[in-house]
Amino acid sequence: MPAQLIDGIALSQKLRAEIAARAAALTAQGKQPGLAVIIVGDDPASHVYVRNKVKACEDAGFYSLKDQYPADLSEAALLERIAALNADPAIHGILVQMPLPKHIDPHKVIEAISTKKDVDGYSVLSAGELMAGLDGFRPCTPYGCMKLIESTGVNLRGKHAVVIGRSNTVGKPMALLLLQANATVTICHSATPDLGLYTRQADIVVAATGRRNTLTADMVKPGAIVIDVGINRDEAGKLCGDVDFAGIKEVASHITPVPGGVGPMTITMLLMNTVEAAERT
Ligand SMILES: Nc1nc2c(c(=O)[nH]1)N[C@@H](CN(C=O)c1ccc(C(=O)N[C@@H](CCC(=O)O)C(=O)O)cc1)CN2
Repeated sequence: MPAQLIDGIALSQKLRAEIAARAAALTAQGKQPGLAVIIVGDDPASHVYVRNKVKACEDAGFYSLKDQYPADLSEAALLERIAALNADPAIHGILVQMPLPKHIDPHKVIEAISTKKDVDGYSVLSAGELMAGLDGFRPCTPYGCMKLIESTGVNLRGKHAVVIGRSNTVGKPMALLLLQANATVTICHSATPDLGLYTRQADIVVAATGRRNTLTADMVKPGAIVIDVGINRDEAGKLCGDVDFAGIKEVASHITPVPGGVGPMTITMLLMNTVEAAERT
């Protein structure tokens, strides 16, 4: 039987309705959730993501502010703007769209954001809170992946999860979240020999490599859940993920599509973190 699709658009709609209700309750108390989105430069994909974030904020009843700067903005000017937003009581979350131009150090920028407003969950303190099992902000993409897995109804306790990719923003936090949910977790990466040896033992595979066809049907245990974080283009320019969707859907029990899987959930979890930030103030 072909795998069931895990529909990130449908799940996002459901969660965004819940978030909008929380935002309305806060607004009624004079505390409308506010998100500041900063974009530097002219990367076309980043502009699309930022537009979608601002629209999602408006739809959820948030106050949103978009700061758009040319690629030659100085690092000092960006840090100064973040300091002002840290002090602005109407802003509960601050997001700096990545990637930044090469002359700006992303670590410096992320660390300049107040931990209370770090709704991307990218700072060292937020990462430490996740590591320690404390209630900080979880990075939006892995947080969204967890919600997608949760929506299948499968209990992760005792299951073996394999994460492919070890980035600070997806692979590492993903592994920690799976661990918190009592899965047994293996992290594989570009230096892992014989990737299939690990993935064939996995009940859940999360692919976050940025490379097409990282995972093929012969590398998947029948009945596994496959979550595809990738956003790539095929030879025809069509959007595709990191896994061979057509082959794997004949083997897995559940699979996320690209587009329409993890991507929309990344924005949904940003809204979730922002409403949470407003509730905490
Ligand atoms: N500060 C941040 N920068 C970046 C993040 C992030 O979480 N915080 N993540 C990515 C980009 N990203 C959000 O910013 C993002 C990527 C993709 C999608 C999405 O909805 N994708 C759609 C397809 C869109 C398309 O047609 O191109 C999908 O998968 O269905 C949302 C957000 C890097 N930077």
